Amino acid sequence: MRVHVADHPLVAHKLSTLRDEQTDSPTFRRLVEELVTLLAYEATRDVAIAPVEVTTPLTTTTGVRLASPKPIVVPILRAGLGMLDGMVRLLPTAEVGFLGMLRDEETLQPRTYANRLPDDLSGRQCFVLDPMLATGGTLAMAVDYLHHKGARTVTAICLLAAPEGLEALEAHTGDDVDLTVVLAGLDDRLDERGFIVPGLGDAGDRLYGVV
Ligand SMILES: O=P(O)(O)OC[C@H]1O[C@H](OP(=O)(O)OP(=O)(O)O)[C@H](O)[C@@H]1O
Ligand SMILES: O=c1cc[nH]c(=O)[nH]1
Ligand SMILES: [Mg+2]
Repeated sequence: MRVHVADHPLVAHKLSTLRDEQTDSPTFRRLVEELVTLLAYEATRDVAIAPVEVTTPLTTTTGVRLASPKPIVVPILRAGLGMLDGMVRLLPTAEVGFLGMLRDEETLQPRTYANRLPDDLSGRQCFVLDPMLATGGTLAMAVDYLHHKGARTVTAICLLAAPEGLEALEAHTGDDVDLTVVLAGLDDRLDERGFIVPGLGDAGDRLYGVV
């Protein structure tokens, strides 16, 4: 598993505002979208391309286009939905699948309430979106769903992760999945409720205004 933490002043600036408890939901949603677009640039560095002939007003030249099969983007509801628009702005032709998952507040175990993925993901590059990688349980289960459908290359785009969650995810992931995690920031630890510290609180609540 590879972990890439974005090293860019704009990412750091936007992430700091996102963490601020005074940031309201509309601003929070806009910042999440902007951050995802910046992270997506890094996360798609190895996206598969194919040559294509282009006729300019002057001549014909060789360019590139996204190769087939097209990548698939999978937001993990609820909070991951706030990242979808920012991602498809960069990859407008990607297919979109959905996973709805909720972590039990007591046991910290994830439960899946929606699963809408294509049947065959072999040969597809999968981009999973979820702002928070805490214990890693949710992302590990999501990667398992993709793997069981044939995916071998998975990139997770998260805003924040805890070291404990990255460790658990790496231990869980077998060698036959090429997993990359792209982050805006790597935080210090988890607290006793499984929240990322310093973190930004409950991403789903802050995105969708449930208090
Ligand atoms: O790494 P983990 O310990 O599994 O926790 C991370 C998960 O928790 C949050 O979702 P939550 O369960 O709160 O659902 P929500 O998006 O509906 O708020 C977050 O968006 C991740 O999906
Ligand atoms: O810090 C955390 C951990 C899990 N889910 C969140 O939304 N925030
Ligand atoms: Mg939540």
